[in-house]
Amino acid sequence: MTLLSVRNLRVTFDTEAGKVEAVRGVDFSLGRERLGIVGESGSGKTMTGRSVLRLIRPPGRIDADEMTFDGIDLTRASETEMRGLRGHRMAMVMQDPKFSLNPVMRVGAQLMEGLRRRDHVNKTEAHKRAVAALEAVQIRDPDRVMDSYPHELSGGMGQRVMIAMMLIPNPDLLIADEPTSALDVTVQAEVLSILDALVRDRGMGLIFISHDLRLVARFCDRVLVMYKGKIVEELAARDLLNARHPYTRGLLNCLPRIGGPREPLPVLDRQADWAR
Ligand SMILES: Nc1ncnc2c1ncn2[C@@H]1O[C@H](COP(=O)(O)OP(=O)(O)OP(=O)(O)O)[C@@H](O)[C@H]1O
Repeated sequence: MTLLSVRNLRVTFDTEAGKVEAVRGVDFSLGRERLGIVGESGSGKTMTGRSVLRLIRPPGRIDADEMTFDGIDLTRASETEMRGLRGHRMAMVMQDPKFSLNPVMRVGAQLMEGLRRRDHVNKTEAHKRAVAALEAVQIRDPDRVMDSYPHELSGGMGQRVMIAMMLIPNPDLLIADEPTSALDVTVQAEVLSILDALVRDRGMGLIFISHDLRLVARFCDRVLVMYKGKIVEELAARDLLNARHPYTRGLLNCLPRIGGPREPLPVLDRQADWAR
């Protein structure tokens, strides 16, 4: 079943230096699956993800021939309707918990605030559900975490708290933007297995934005490869490491090889590229 359908999505920034086309006509659809978006820095991955939630601030502008989420026309939805969807039926997890958690509020209070506001439950019930959400992301000492401020948590813990917060409303669609890139490998694997279980058990659709082709090849079902604001290739994740498209091959050739020399990822020369 198609959960999200996007046709000819464009994101444009009117800057003093002229028009920057960050996303230039992107088409994709998503079911209850794990869709990876890969591509070098600046290729438009984040802007594509944020567009779905209509989270692009002026001077950025979103245009699309179609952007439908579960039958709802996102291009025509009012801001009030969008607020009703965001953080409820569609949610986004960002790379750094620092930007999503309130630094001066204890974790428990943040989790409970959303629950009480949205679901109008009493304090005891909100507390119970917040603890259950932390347990669902495999936090073993939820009471300590509830009492902590965000800065008192490790990166991995902060990431789990953020995922727990996004998952309390049981969204149908989760957009995860580099959700594990700040984490060490063990914690990364744990966070991925939590996301994986959510797609499997709750039938959620997941858009997983990442630089890490190996990770996406292992973790996702399908992958979009973006370059300069366009999708240059769409393929099954298991075929990613054997992709034939020259750009995708280029990205793959930049993967560090064990024992081999490390080559830097090529980065677009934005001035030159956008002027073209
Ligand atoms: N406020 C802005 N004004 C002008 N251009 C912008 C603005 N915000 C983003 N862009 C441009 O949009 C393009 C796409 O950015 P985006 O963040 O989607 O890339 P990305 O693929 O997610 O990169 P990264 O992996 O580094 O996060 C970039 O070239 C960027 O310069």
